[in-house]
Amino acid sequence: MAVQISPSILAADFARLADEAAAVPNADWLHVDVMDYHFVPNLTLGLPVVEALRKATDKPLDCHLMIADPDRWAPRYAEAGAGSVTIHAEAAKAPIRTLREIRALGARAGLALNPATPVEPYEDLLEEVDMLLLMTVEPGFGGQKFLEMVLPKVRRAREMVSRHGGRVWLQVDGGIDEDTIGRCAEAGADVFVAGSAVYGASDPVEAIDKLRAAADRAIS
Ligand SMILES: O=C(CO)[C@H](O)[C@H](O)COP(=O)(O)O
Ligand SMILES: [Co+2]
Repeated sequence: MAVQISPSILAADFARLADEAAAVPNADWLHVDVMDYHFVPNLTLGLPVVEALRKATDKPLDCHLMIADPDRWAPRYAEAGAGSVTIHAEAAKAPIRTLREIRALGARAGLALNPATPVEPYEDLLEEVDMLLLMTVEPGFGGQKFLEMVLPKVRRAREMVSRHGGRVWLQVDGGIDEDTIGRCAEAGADVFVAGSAVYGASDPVEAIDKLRAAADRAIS
């Protein structure tokens, strides 16, 4: 599958979200980090902001829910118009039901794993998901250093996904820049979240082009 770039608005100016969404016309998605002070020690934004963003941009929203009760809230993000809703395996108590509800509401269903969570126990869930998100930092904050230790897991996840027909997208999130993106692409990731590397750059459009080119180079 072609490389996809999903800039994280966590690194954008929250007072100018509509402008910040418009600043990345060459992005495939807009990554929206929802944090609730419980699953992670940080608070960002929730449903009202996603609803407002939905009206402010045509870019599909890739909602990453770092919240304690995704079973309750994930379907609401799909109803709010998110194109993709990702729940954390560590937080979901009924992941199969929740993933099915997300899909039934017309969104892509994602399952996220923290860096220390092994991927193998989730092989049986692959039928229920459209995207696996492997965190390459501990969730909660932007601007952290990429965790190299996750790369072997990305490789194992790619093998797992391939065994199941290769339909499931493999996303990495955290510390993705022009250097780390190539290693992740080579290991098998195909959807790349980048916050600081895009919104911290003086030219976000150029930053996305460079990230995409670096990923393409790694797999060509
Ligand atoms: O989910 C996240 C943090 O929990 C963010 O999406 C991620 O950290 C992106 O920011 P950066 O590219 O600056 O690391
Ligand atoms: Co994220």
